[in-house]
Amino acid sequence: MALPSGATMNITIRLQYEKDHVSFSDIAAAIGKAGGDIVGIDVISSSKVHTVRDITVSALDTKQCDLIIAALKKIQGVKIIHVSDRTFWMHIGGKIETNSKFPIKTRDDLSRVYTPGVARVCKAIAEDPKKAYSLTIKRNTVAVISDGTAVLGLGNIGPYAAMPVMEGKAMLFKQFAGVDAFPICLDTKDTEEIIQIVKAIAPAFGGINLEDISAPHCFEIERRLKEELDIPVFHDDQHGTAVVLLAGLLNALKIVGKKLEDIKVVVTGIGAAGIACTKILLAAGVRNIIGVDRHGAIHRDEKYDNPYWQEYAQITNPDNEKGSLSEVIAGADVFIGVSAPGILKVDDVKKMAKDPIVFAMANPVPEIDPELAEPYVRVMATGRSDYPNQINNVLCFPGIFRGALDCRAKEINEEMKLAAAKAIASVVTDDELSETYIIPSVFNNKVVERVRQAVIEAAYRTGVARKDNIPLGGYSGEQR
Ligand SMILES: NC(=O)C1=CN([C@@H]2O[C@H](COP(=O)(O)OP(=O)(O)OC[C@H]3O[C@@H](n4cnc5c(N)ncnc54)[C@H](O)[C@@H]3O)[C@@H](O)[C@H]2O)C=CC1
Ligand SMILES: CC(=O)C(=O)O
Ligand SMILES: [Mg+2]
Repeated sequence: MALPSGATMNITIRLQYEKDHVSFSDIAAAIGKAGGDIVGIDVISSSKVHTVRDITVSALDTKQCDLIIAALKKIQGVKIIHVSDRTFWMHIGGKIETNSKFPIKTRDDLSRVYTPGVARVCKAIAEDPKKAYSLTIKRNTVAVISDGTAVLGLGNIGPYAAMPVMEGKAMLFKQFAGVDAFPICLDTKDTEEIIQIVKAIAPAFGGINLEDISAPHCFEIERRLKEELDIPVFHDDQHGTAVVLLAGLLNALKIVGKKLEDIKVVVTGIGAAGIACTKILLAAGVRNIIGVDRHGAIHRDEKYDNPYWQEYAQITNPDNEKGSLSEVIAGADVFIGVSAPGILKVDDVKKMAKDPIVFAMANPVPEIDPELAEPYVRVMATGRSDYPNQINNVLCFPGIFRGALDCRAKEINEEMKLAAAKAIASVVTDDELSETYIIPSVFNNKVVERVRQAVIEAAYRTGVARKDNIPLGGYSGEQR
């Protein structure tokens, strides 16, 4: 399979050079030698003596960027004016804002959107709280809630540092499914406090998307909120990930001609995502799954302090295999990584069964570098947008919430998740299916609509939809 270079950063270097002493080819050669790729050049100004250019360079990481800058500084007659990182540039002042649906141009407008007119609307809702769905933002708004304890694979980096991810999730909700989402990062890690805060803010929202809350406290938070709130509560890292993983696996198995019930699966990282991925695979028919965390395989002869691992040992690992990842990976058909960077070695992949499927989904750095794994795997996927086969919960959460909000589901249940997984898988037709195309792109506009439809059907079938009439029509990208 062909893979792109894996470059992850673009920087723009504004530099001035003396025309008599330096040629652009000297600059290009220095950048190339330091491992950078020039992807854009703008001439900013030019005089008889100097020229100033913005050179946009793609590089693997910050270390390589430093090497490129150092190489340019060494050329006599070149002056670096400044270097900007386009990713940071996009984050200045945050990534989202609030917009009003109407301008307030006159006193009359003011008296209707605000006092005194608004009071009549408030009273109508006070008399019938269900009217919050028709007269407030509730029906189209989701809270994206994190405590910053498991942000991507960066770990417990706290609520301030979690905000850029939550703002990003809010953008994805809006762009892909027209759902208005608010990022809310809580400065507490206390399970009970988080539950009480989320319950207290719930009136404004039609759904709660929990994000990047670490295991095991994420399980209790989700369980209690599901019990105590009447709107869908969905921990994206558990269920969004599990749904997309199942979609990818259903299609990958078609390529290798294997069945769910016959495969051996090794999952690393038995936290939020790992436990949910395991459970959806068991529900879909997989029989042999072995979970591996930092201390090795989870098995029945060990007594775990973590009650979720205690339960995990009972429902997985039918042959009670013990040992490290390198040991239990032998003969596995599928590797699923939701753990930490670089923990799967090429030698481990070589021990897998014929036609290995490797889903290295840790973000931002996968369990194995796809370029290292490439020669030894049949199907490779990561959670990243810069490689083929992106298995990322962004394929699920916009559509699943779109469907749940549209039929006013009181919860997102197992049937709705399985329906979403099959809907995502179905977007890739048998003609299109290949080793590098097992899962549709996030930008494929069929994804959200298929997921929405499937979720709505499953919600009515299982009696959790609260709208009397099935919402007709499709999601067209228009704001609701
Ligand atoms: N591609 C996708 O859509 C998604 C990817 N992820 C990624 O999965 C990873 C885990 O996320 P969560 O489950 O939310 O976190 P979590 O904190 O709930 O669980 C992480 C688990 O991985 C284990 N772990 C850490 N280092 C390990 C190692 N060297 N070997 C084996 N296990 C190890 C931890 O002990 C913990 O049990 C992160 O990298 C995250 O970015 C998570 C959700 C979605
Ligand atoms: C994709 C995602 O939600 C994560 O890596 O945490
Ligand atoms: Mg996440």
